[in-house]
Amino acid sequence: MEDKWQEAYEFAVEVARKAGAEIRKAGDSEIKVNTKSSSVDLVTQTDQRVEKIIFSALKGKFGEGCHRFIGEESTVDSCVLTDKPTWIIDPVDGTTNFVHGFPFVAVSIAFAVNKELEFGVVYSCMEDKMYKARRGQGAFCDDEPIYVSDVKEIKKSIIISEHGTDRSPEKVKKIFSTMQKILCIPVHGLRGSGTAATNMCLVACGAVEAFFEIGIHCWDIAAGAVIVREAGGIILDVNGGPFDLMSRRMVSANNEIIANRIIKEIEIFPSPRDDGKPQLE
Ligand SMILES: O=P([O-])([O-])O[C@@H]1[C@@H](O)[C@H](O)[C@@H](O)[C@H](O)[C@@H]1O
Ligand SMILES: [Mg+2]
Repeated sequence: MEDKWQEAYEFAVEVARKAGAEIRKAGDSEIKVNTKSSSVDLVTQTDQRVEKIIFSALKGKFGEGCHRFIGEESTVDSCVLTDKPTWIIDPVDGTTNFVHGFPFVAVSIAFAVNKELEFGVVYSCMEDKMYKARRGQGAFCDDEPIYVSDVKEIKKSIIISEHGTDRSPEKVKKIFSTMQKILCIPVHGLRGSGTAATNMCLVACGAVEAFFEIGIHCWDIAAGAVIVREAGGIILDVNGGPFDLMSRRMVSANNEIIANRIIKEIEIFPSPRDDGKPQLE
C-alpha cells in the first residue's frame, strides 16, 4: 500500500533542520523582544521570520488548498483539528531561552490527518539533535532508536515541570505547591529545559521519567506527543483521563505507574483551551 506521508515526514525533517540553522545564525539584531499574553511571554522577530520560512516551504510543497496550518505566531487557521492534513508548528519553542542564550531551543513540527497525529519532528537546534517519530514506526534521535526509561519507582525518578508564563498568584501557588509535593515524595530531582518540545524528547530518550505542564499550547507538544508514544511512553490528561491535544495540559511519562503517581499530586487550575471549547475540570 502506498505510504502517503513518508515524503512529508522526510521533508519536515529537512525544513526543521533549515529552520534551526536560521535560529542559530539570528544575531542580536533580531532578538528585538516583544511580549504576548504577559510581560514574560516573549516573542522575537526570529519567531515570526522562522515561522514564515517554515510555512512557505510547506505551502510551496503541499499547497494551501487541502492542507491546514496551525502556528504559534500566526494561527491563520484556528486551532481546531479537522480531518484535513494539518501542520502544527512552533517555530521557536523556548523563546525565552533564545532571548537569554540559554542553550535549549527547539523547532517543533507535527502533522495530523483525520485528527490523528501522524508524525512529529523536534529539532533541538543549539544541541543539534534531531528527534523524530512516525506513528507506529518508532522514535529516533539523530537516526538512533530511543526508548523511555524503565524506572517504575517514583523515588528513583527525575520529573520535569515548568512554571510557564502566567504569574497570577493563585496559579503560581498551585504550580509550586505541586512541585513541592512531588519533590518531597521524594523524587531524585525536578528539572526543566524551558521548552516543552525538548522536555518531551527527554522523556522519550529516557533522560527523565515524566514531564507535565498546565498552560502549554498544542504547538508546543504535538510533535513531542508522537515521539514520546513511539518511544514507549504514555500521555494523559492531568486529571488522568485521555490526552487532549487542545486542552493545554498534559502528563507525559515513561509508564502508567509514574504518570498516575504524578497525577495524584497535580493541583489543577483552569486554562482556556486552544480550540475555544469549555475546559474540563
Ligand atoms: O513560548 P514558547 O517558548 O514557544 O513555549 C514555551 C513552552 O515550551 C514551555 O513549556 C512553557 O513553560 C513556556 O512558558 C513557553 O510557553
Ligand atoms: Mg514558540
